[in-house]
Amino acid sequence: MSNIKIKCLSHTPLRGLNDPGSHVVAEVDSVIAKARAEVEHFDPELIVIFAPDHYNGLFYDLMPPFVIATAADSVGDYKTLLGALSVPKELALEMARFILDKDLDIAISHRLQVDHGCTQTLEEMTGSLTKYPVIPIIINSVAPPFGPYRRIRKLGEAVGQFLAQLNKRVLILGTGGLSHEPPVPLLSGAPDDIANFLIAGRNPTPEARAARQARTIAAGKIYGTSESNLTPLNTDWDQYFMDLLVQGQLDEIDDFKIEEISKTAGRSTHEIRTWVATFSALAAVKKPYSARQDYYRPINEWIAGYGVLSAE
Ligand SMILES: O=C(O)/C=C/c1cccc(O)c1O
Ligand SMILES: [Fe+2]
Repeated sequence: MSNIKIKCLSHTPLRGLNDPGSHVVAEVDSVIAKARAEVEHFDPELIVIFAPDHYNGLFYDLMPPFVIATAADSVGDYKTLLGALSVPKELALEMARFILDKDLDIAISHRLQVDHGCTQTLEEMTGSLTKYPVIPIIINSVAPPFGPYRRIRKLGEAVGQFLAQLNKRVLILGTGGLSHEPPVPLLSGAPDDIANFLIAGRNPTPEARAARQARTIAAGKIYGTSESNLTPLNTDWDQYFMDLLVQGQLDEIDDFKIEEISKTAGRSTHEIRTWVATFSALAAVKKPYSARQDYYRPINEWIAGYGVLSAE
């Protein structure tokens, strides 16, 4: 039987680019340093990371609800590292077969580009893209329409069942969320140039990437003020959601209403789908699990309801 530990963390590409006050930066730095020390102590033999993509690797020319990578390269957006991740190809393929055998459809990429949604948390928890073997599983959380939350639970459970039989120390990471709405465009109603980007905008020019990043930084400077038309952070919603996970009430998430969450907590809140998958993977092999909330703070400068949960 494997020894499985999990961590879910918000991510934000604005870390180091539009920081809040230094005491908040120091507080988050210390939370991350502690989590990383725990990971190092655990010394995982395998990491599985459930992550979203933000129109860097996956576009509407073919948008899969779930995709497992047998090889992955970081695009190095914002301040993240560029380069290949250490993906164990055969094991990733075996996991994909196992998931398909559980009646779940998952796409397979033999050359996936991943962005800060995957790499920031991997870097924060391990200091590198390559220190440990890692299998990325991307869950569409940013490009509507989305499947229901109960499908995410089933995906997580299948992954947990697969990992349980490996007899390894396995760390599962979930990255993204909580409440937030960065200026990521929507396909519906988009002008032609934006629609073209959302459909097939892979490998943008350095100028296009810089312009995108400048737009996000500008949005961060006014987020949460009356000048911003983006849905603000929602601390009540964030705490409600984290409590459900910590208390093991995963069945209550099955019927989450997608449109309602977008309106209440922001369109990118659906990155919590990665947290749901992570906790469901653990719940499939350990009931009851033991979970704790390590941190929470709403941070407008980072466009992030910023939280950290751990469980085993
Ligand atoms: O995709 C982008 O360019 C920006 C994404 C973003 C911005 C702020 C908070 C986040 O969690 C993001 O993913
Ligand atoms: Fe994100």
